[in-house]
Amino acid sequence: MAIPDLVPAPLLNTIAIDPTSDAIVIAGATKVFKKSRPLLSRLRQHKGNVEDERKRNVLAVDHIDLTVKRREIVGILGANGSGKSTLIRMLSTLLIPDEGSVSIFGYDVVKDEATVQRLINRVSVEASFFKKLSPMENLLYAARLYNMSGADARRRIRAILTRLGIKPERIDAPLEDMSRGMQQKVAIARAFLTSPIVLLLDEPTTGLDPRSKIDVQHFVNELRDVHDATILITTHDMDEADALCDRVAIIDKGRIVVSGDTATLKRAVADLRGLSEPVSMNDVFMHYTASHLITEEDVQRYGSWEKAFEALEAQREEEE
Ligand SMILES: Nc1ncnc2c1ncn2[C@@H]1O[C@H](COP(=O)(O)OP(=O)(O)OP(=O)(O)O)[C@@H](O)[C@H]1O
Repeated sequence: MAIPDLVPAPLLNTIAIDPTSDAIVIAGATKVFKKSRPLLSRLRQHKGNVEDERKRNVLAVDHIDLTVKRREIVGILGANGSGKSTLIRMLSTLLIPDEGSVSIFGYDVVKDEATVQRLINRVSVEASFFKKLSPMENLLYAARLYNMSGADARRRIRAILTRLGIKPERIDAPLEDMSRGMQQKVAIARAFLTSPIVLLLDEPTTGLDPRSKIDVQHFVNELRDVHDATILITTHDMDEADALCDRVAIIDKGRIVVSGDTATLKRAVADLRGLSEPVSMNDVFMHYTASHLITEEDVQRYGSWEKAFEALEAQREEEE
């Protein structure tokens, strides 16, 4: 079921958009964080130790270049801590790049921050709500912030929530009584309320059951097909990336290690391994994020390549 009456709010009317220009252009974007120091080491602070300072720097996003065309659905894939959320937060004006530039339909996220904020919306796993209020009340509150008229907003909110598989009786019940997955759907509905031309989805289906995942995936497809949205999505679910994305970029330690459409990547890794059938997206992911680090010895030691990969990931997390 399409949502014809959701064709957008007047928010965008005043912003000049060249429909032929690229939706997202990331050029050499870099973000460095400083690790906070444990209290004891702060007390023992000794001045001027450059090596210590260098070690405290985390290169979360390292000179990333990526262009997303209008109406594309692009997936950003990477292990925990690889820099996906940092990249999304730079796109959504929440973080300023230390180097390079990021623009949305030609508007720079730093210089044209307010315009970019009207063009995009972001959904993340830590969406905040008034938990005692219902999904309808939470979304009406958001609609008011966006200057939407009450009756119109009500109609649109009900249509979006229903489209995402939220039962009518749930729409007016307190949000705190809903599962985390359902709350995630409400967060997606809220992000679409402004009819953003670019939607940034940071792990939108993490923790959702398979049916809810499919609801969200169908909705994302519809946003592109019916509403011309451009979508950048991060996910740990390789099947989802395969099913949903026109193109993926795999990042490792803040750098894009490979990008392309999933069919080409699956074929390329199969060729590299001398296999006649394409491999899975999981294999592609593991190949580009860890294959160079896993030796024959590791495979022997852990019993399989996948187990060796899991051990490596655990070790990486511990080091962080
Ligand atoms: N505010 C911050 N201060 C210091 N370091 C940070 C901050 N935010 C992120 N980092 C570090 O930057 C790196 C990239 O983090 P980021 O959250 O972007 O990764 P991610 O790929 O989104 O991970 P996940 O899949 O776990 O969400 C990590 O090493 C993380 O610890």
